[in-house]
Amino acid sequence: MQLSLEEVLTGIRPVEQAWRVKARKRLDDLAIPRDSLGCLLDLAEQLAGIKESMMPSVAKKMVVTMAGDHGVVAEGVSAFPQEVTPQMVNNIVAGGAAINVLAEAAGVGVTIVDMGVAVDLSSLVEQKKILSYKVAYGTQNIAKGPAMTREQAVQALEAGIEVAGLLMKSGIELLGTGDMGIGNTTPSSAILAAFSGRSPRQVTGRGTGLNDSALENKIKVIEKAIAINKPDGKDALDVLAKVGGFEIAGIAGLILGAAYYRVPVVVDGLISSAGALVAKNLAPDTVDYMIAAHQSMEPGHQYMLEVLGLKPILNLNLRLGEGTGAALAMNIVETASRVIYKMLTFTDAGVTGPENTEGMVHA
Ligand SMILES: Cc1cc2ncn([C@H]3O[C@H](COP(=O)(O)O)[C@@H](O)[C@H]3O)c2cc1C
Ligand SMILES: O=C(O)c1cccnc1
Repeated sequence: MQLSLEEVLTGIRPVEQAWRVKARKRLDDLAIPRDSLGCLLDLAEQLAGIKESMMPSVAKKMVVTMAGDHGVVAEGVSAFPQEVTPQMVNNIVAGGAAINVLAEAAGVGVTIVDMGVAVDLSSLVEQKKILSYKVAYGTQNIAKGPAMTREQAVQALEAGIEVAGLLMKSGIELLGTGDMGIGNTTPSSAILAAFSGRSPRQVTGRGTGLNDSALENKIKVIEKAIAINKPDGKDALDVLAKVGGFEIAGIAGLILGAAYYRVPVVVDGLISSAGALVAKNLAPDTVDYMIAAHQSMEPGHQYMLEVLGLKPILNLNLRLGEGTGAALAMNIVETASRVIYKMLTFTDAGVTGPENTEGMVHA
């Protein structure tokens, strides 16, 4: 039975502070100088809080790569043509894309979802190579009007929620987000501009590698999209429907589902973080369940992480998407879970505790 968006939004709870405190107490007792495992300890505390367990296993890991097309590519906002979206879906199905290679090395599965690719992918669905929640054959051109209807936005969010539910029921303990959709850095920057009030110029980057004049055009297109559609930054569904994308909505839904089912979710780069912004604006407590994989090279991404209040795990000059950053960061997240349930405390290990630390202020 499919959950409605409303049910999920009312069902999302913040992570219990009491569990965080309990976890931190154990982490502070580990046989290491206080805080010397840095951010791994913060991650371990977050995982224990989310799972309400001192043994928060995240060994079963899955990146979900959501695919969709964008009417706005007609405005020349990408360095690549729209046909690359289905070509790359096929490449991921064949195992030859960056996400396949990075995920395999990290012991992470890859699930591909057609949220709105502009061509028929039913043969891949029949072969069970991808899931399909296709809302339409690409969004409308946001430089001319809304990307989708409000109903389509809800449909795409509920699809993402359903994917999270399916994976949770199949035993997945850690979710990662990913995207494939030529032109999708444009709606991602537009979403950030709509929520943050920052100008399109501040939050727009070169995506797949635009030159200076094409970047200038992309900024103008986003300015036009905002001026024509007037997305209301206080109404997340309005922003998503007017300047969003189907795969971005799917990612937002996946994050809502992760929070609802209490599964931690590793958020990839610019496009995934646009989905995360939508999720946060629909249900602020979702941020408790998010882990930022990395700092993307796209200039808007740092503002997104600021708005989300998240600190990226990695900074590897990535600007690809697909879920590549999420796959890379998942090993570190899994390592953090092992720190809390496998390491011994001073007492358990028979190691003498600290001296000369009284009054020391820990981070
Ligand atoms: C071959 C290829 C593989 C990709 N894998 C991810 N992206 C990334 O680039 C696209 C967004 O950039 P823009 O907005 O400039 O089009 C998305 O498909 C994103 O997933 C790719 C792009 C290309 C060309
Ligand atoms: O940060 C990302 O996810 C990104 C940046 C550029 C192009 N595609 C994806």
